[in-house]
Amino acid sequence: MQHNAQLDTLQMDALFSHIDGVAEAGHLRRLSAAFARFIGTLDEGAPNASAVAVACVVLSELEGRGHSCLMLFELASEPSQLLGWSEELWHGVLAVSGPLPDSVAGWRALLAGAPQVWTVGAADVRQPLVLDGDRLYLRRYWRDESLVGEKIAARAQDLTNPPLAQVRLWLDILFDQPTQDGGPDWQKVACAIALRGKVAIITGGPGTGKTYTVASLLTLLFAVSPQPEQLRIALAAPTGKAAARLKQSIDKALEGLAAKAGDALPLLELARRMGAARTLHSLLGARPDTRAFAHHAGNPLDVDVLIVDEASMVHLEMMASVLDALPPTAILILLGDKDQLASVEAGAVLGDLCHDAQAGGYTPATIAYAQAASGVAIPPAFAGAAGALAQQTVMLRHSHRFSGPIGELALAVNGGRPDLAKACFAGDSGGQLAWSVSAQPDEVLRLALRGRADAPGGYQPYLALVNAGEAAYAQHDDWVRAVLHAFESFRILCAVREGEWGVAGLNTAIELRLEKEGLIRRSEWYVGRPVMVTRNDYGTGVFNGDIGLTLRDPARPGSLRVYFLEGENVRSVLATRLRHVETAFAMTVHKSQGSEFRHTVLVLPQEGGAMLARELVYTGITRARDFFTLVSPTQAVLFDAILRRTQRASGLRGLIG
Ligand SMILES: Nc1ncnc2c1ncn2[C@@H]1O[C@H](COP(=O)(O)OP(=O)(O)OP(=O)(O)O)[C@@H](O)[C@H]1O
Repeated sequence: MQHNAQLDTLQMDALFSHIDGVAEAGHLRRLSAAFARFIGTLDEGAPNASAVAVACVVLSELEGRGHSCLMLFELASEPSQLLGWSEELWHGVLAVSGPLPDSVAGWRALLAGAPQVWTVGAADVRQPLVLDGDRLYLRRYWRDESLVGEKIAARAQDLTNPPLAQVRLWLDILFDQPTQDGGPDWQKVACAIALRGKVAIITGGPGTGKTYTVASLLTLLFAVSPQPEQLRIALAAPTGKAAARLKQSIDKALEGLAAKAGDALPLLELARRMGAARTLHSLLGARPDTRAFAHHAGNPLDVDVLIVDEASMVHLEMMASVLDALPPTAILILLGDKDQLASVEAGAVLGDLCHDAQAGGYTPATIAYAQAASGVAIPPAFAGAAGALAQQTVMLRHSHRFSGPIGELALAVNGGRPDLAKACFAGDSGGQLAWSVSAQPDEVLRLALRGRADAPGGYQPYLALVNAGEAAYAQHDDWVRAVLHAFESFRILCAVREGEWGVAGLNTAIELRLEKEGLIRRSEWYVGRPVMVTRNDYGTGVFNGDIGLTLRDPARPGSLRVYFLEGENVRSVLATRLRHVETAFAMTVHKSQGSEFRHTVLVLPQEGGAMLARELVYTGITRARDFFTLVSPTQAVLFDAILRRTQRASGLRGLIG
């Protein structure tokens, strides 16, 4: 026994050193290697310790890439592709770990016997790993996923009986025009469906009217509520920028709807009580130095209706926190584009919740309710027997903003059709689309300066405004607003961070080119420097993803301030107080979510890799309002990306049925 234990210890030491080496070579996060070592220390010398260590490495690595769990079949079928590893690299680990189970049943039996693993249903002694069916989790993610699944499922089943005649009357007033595409008015259906439950999901591509629908829903809620002035409505989004956009679009839509509602409803007065849209962090009461929020099940939010926009960006942990803090009586409305990139952090919550949205799958009861409440006949093609949440989910299918070439390109990419995408570029004669197929990085620099001949853009226009100064403007803030708007009309988006085609390389190259043109004078902080905040900072009130511009401080000659636009309000912070920022001429597609630019340039890198997938290209394209330019070193990199889908492992679909 003694001898065996020593041998085991030697083998584990060799395995952990090998794993450290893999991490040092950049194939693994150091955190994953350290995590496996930590789990190993919890039960040194146990049989199968090396297999548990390998499972931990893979699990931690996948969670770092957005998966909420590890499917055992992936482990059984060699996860080198999933990890983006070569087979040699994986076999190198196997050579030190010794043989691993080659079946799901084998892995399940092995993990169920490991002291660090709690098998759901067995006695729980707070082990750090959880085995739920054929999925292995870190306990935190399992807890979050279970909470989201259970709470959403319970909400989806909690239906009420709204006053049908009144609802129908109001919906006919609010939606008094036939749909532009002649199809069913899904916006009207969405309002009716949302009114009957404690959760509703309204998904759809850009400009399909998600915000307009929710403004109509609010009007309907005020109209049918016995005490509309007492309704507590909260608007929220994952980022400050998305929150500001939500409030702006809702206010704009409500103005139009107020005319329709007429004197029967003091809509604008009621809507004024809603207050500003907030970030989810601020709504939940984030506090510095702790992950815990002020609001939770024990201290729930004081709301009757919570509207969350850009829900595709909400990660699992945040969704769990929102659901935990939301009283069961409140209505939750999630708005978002299910086809967009999921959050950087673990989970693809909206995508999981919306998995039936395209097909509909509406039961006879839902179809009958929609007909009675909204007068809309849901076509038989959308009938089915999907689960309770699908009955509370509506996909908007007609874009009010994107009917031209950009919309067609987005559809082609979303549909996984490289041939159609190519044809979109070739067929657009109006200059809305352009594709520099075999580009050199210099092409990006030309675009960064002045856009293209047939599409305005580039950073020259805003820098010209900066350099001309504020003399032509009545107020300093008017000038700042004009500069910020000019900057916000153009952006370069990258798929990757590193390398010549990535954010870091391009930001430096663009700065050098702008300096050569005499538009900026580089130093750490310089006039005209655009920055993106990379960490929430409660002290200065700036949040991860906020974008600002550096300008002279009118009150203190010689010092610089960074100006941020919040709706139409300008806010500024002394540049030297901002610690976590990076230059933002080029930014990642991930960070651009929730924003739109008149002209968007998407730069694809030489090497695609697993993360360069359809969702990323789709998200990049749909950030463009009027002009979209694609820059890629080869044609193949776009085609490969369109054909690759991001699949994130999770058990959420199983929980919501
Ligand atoms: N039923 C409608 N009647 C009139 N205008 C509409 C209707 N639906 C949408 N619109 C208009 O179409 C435009 C896009 O709508 P909206 O902003 O609500 O879309 P969205 O899906 O929220 O877009 P985003 O992807 O930017 O969040 C807006 O100008 C809105 O006023």
